[in-house]
Amino acid sequence: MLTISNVSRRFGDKLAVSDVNLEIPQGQMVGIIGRSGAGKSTLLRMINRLTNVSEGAIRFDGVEVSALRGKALRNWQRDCAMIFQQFNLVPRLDVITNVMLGRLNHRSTLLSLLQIFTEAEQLRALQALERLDIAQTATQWAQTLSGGQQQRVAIARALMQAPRMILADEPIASLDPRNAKIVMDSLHAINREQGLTVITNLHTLDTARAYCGRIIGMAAGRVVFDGTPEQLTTDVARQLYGAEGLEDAFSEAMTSTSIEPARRPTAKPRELADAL
Ligand SMILES: Nc1ncnc2c1ncn2[C@@H]1O[C@H](COP(=O)(O)OP(=O)(O)OP(=O)(O)O)[C@@H](O)[C@H]1O
Repeated sequence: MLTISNVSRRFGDKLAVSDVNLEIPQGQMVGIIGRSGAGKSTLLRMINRLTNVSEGAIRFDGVEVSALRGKALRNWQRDCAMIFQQFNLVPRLDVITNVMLGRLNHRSTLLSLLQIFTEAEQLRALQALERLDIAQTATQWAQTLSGGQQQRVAIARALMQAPRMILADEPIASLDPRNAKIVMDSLHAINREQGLTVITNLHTLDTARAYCGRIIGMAAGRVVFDGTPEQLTTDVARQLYGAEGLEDAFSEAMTSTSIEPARRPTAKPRELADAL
């Protein structure tokens, strides 16, 4: 269980995240939505400690991860693997080495510096690539892959960490709809089959509705919605995106990341937008 208690984060005078309280049981697939600047990235980055909390506490299975230091902190960052919009691969390294770099926190610094990996690690990396259906790219430089393939390599690298949760910060924001669907399908399958908690920031509401059993809506640093896709009414969407932003949030044509839902939402996005 991940527990976020009264967490705030300030940057100077700016309150980026304000008094957030959440409990996320292991195995949930959670989508965090909201306008640009709502505080979504800052919240994710506090969970994996790329950013520290200003107030409050984040606990995982009772351990206060927001207070960890040194090796314990590195172990936590291994346990909650993070995926970014821009993939963050090493462009002139082959794909399989990029994936094996996910083992960094499991091994000695010297072996890592020399990039010496055991046969077991190589096999594990290949299995992770196979799981993402890109084993055929193993010997290519990462920079030669398409964006969608690179994001799948990043997910494979995250899996190499043997994490307990995956945090994804706008993982499909740079992808075309087809690749966005492949990446979201992959995250969904990992969540379902391995029971890993997945918490992902998403730009569009329709993607969150299609893939996430739980949706958290943020506005001006606060959590203003926490519920199922079915509970996310037009009123809530208007509160999150504003009347003028609502069309973009729902529209399949307006953004490159909007993708066909894997299952039908209870009300069609266009019908909700028309109801305004
Ligand atoms: N390192 C920082 N220094 C100063 N201000 C920051 C910093 N990081 C975030 N902020 C501010 O905090 C607020 C929340 O930003 P955050 O990136 O968390 O929002 P977001 O919902 O993820 O937006 P986006 O979808 O654009 O990434 C914004 O006003 C942003 O300018």
